[in-house]
Amino acid sequence: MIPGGTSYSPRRDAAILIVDDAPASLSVLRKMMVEQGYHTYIATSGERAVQIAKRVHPDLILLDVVMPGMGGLETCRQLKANPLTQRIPIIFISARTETEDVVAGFDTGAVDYIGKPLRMAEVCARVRAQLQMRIDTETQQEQADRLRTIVNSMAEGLLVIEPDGRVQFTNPACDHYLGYREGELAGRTLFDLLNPLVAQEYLDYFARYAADPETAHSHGTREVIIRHKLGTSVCMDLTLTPMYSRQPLFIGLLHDITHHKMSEDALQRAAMVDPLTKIPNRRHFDTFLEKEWQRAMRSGAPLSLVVLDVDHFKLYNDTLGHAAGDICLQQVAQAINAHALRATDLAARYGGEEFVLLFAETDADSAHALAESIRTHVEALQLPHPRSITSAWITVSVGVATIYPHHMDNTESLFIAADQAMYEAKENGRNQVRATKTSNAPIDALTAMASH
Ligand SMILES: Nc1nc2c(ncn2[C@@H]2O[C@H](COP(=O)(O)OP(=O)(O)OP(=O)(O)O)[C@@H](O)[C@H]2O)c(=O)[nH]1
Repeated sequence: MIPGGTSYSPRRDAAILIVDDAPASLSVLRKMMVEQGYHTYIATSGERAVQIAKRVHPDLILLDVVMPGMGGLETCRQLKANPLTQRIPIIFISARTETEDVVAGFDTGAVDYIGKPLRMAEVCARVRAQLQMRIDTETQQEQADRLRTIVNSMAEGLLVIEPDGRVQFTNPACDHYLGYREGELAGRTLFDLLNPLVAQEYLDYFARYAADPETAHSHGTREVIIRHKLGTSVCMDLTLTPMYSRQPLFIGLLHDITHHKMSEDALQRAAMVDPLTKIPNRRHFDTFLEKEWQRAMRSGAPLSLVVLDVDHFKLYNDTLGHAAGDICLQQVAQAINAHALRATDLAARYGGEEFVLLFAETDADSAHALAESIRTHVEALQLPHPRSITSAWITVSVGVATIYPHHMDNTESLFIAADQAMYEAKENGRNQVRATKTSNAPIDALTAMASH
């Protein structure tokens, strides 16, 4: 939009307002303009000229300087003072051609000054030149307006950054994303917005670009954490493109990916949870075990693994149906999960009707006690198992292994030991806890324990 709210578009049949109190010169000028294909309006006084100009917005005004009443200079002043008419180019036409007359004409805002007697070809050429200039200016203005509208209404945040990392311009979306008022970010540096290491990386890139624009090209898109004005962090994609005008500048486009990030996190969390029982899955457990194993190797603390398998679960499914089996697994899972109380404990569904628990910094005795507690908890749920030969209720067989992690060993050996103990529990009548010793355990921690 042009200031004043009026927008123009280039016109072939330009409209020209001719202002002259002398009917003879008025009619000569008019005839000439009409012959050139222009549309004409005429006014015989300054006052009338102002009225017509406000109403019809001509593309050009040919204005006589000496008129009774309001003269040409005053008419020009009034037209330039009014936002509706101030952009209309005015050419003075006058027999007064002293230097001070011409200077006064230009000083009031005229674009040209033609002396009488008129040389018609010259008048036409000057009119044509002014109309062409007006069209060029309007085209540039329209392009600038269009660009401004795009920049102001785009959803992406836009920053123009100077080679020293200073922000030169931001659009409303950028201000909004980062919590700033209009213009408030201008003058701040990348160090106000980004982690210092990341900001420095950008500055290094700017320097590389300044040294050799050919090889630096585009910096591409990267995920950045930007400091919101309130101190919180906003996760965004920042696409940086160099632009060379009078000096190198960098255009940053910010795309908000907070929501995308949140769903990515949710997906990541979902990938770690067993969908049926809502407790951690095998993948989560394996990662956790690996981490705790490394930690225990450094600290020298014992690591205990408990493996649980629901007894006669095939029979349970066959008797009560798969759906009942699912509900049963959910209840058993909750009972087991209730025993993973510390940050270094983790219960998981390892597959089918098999569950595992890791107790870090837990020796064999404590692990055994915990396993026994879980076994009684499951039995106490009193989930009827009508055809079980072990118990009237759902029960679990539990194997426990404790190890002092060592770089010669791996998590596999811990699993083998716990599984072996669990199979012993099955073979010995189910619904019981068995523990097995691992080869590298210190003597005082050897835990060949059988219970129940
Ligand atoms: N309802 C249900 N059943 C499952 C699920 N995953 C595995 N199972 C069943 O669990 C049963 C496991 O049976 P088996 O491995 O033969 O062992 P079991 O019947 O529990 O007998 P023991 O382990 O010897 O006491 C199979 O029938 C599987 O179909 C599940 O997500 N839902």
